[in-house]
Amino acid sequence: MLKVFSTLLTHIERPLYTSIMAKSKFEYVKSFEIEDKVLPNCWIVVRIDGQHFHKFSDKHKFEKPNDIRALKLMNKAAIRVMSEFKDISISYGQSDEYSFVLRKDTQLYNRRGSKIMTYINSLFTSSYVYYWKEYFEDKKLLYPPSFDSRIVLYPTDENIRDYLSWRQADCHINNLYNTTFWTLIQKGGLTNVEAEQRLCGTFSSDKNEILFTDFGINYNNEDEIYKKGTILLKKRITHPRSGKKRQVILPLHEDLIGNKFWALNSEILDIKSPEFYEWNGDLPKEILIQLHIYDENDEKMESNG
Ligand SMILES: Nc1nc2c(ncn2[C@@H]2O[C@H](COP(=O)(O)OP(=O)(O)OP(=O)(O)O)[C@@H](O)[C@H]2O)c(=O)[nH]1
Ligand SMILES: [Mg+2]
Ligand SMILES: [Mg+2]
Repeated sequence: MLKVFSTLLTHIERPLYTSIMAKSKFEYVKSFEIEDKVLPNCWIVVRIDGQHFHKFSDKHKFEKPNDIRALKLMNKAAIRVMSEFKDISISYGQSDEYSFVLRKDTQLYNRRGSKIMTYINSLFTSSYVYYWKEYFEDKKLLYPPSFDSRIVLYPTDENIRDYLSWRQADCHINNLYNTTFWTLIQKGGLTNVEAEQRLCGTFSSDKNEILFTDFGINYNNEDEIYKKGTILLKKRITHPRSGKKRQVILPLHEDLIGNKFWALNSEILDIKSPEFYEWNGDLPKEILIQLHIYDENDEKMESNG
């Protein structure tokens, strides 16, 4: 029957007939695809991390221990991701990594893990490349960077808080180590190996002591973005001049381990809250620049930022 049917087909119709046959014959391979819908009612974390950024930062001559341009570029790419996906309620970034937290009730892509993870990763990566020249004006991007990503599910509010606390504690530990390490080299004239030996077996208090006693540096006075990383929150703000309401993604560099942060930003864990929540605190410099009301010479503004 099929044979007779096929001989009746004109040349134009032939490709269509072949494709119907292909579908029935090869379709079974679709069943090899695995269902990767993530567990309901859990916080979804997508964490991305730069691949071989030790080498990438070296090749692009990032300042040591922290290059503010690199961190701001990471933040810019993360803001792009967060504005695209409405169910991301908080993001946290430090060094070459960013974590995106999706509300536990999100139905984004029907909670298909690989869809969520790959879209977030590829938008982050393309944004990192796209915005590169805004932050490294004089520096050419030498090769295409890439980021790995993973998805982690946290069933309780305590778990998600502890996850974010873990990343911020990691930021603090690494930054204290790196700041002391590079101070010993850059200001103390030690070699890399000597600095490593000097720090071997030391506690946080010892590193603070080395910085203060040997170099007159009070670690507490280092920039907050280096010590605390960056928290991104969606907030509705009031324009300081026009009084108009605006929705912004607010970068904050503050402690998220203690209860104060969670009391002030209780909407993060409240699944019924609106996407953008009222913010009555000070506006960081980035937002003032965005609103075109930041004056470089304005000391008062600077102290707010
Ligand atoms: N100089 C400098 N280096 C940075 C900065 N931020 C990140 N890095 C580098 O990026 C690395 C990030 O660490 P990891 O993610 O653990 O290591 P990695 O080299 O990216 O390796 P994989 O993530 O395993 O691929 C740090 O060790 C630094 O070498 C920065 O602001 N300045
Ligand atoms: Mg890395
Ligand atoms: Mg890393």
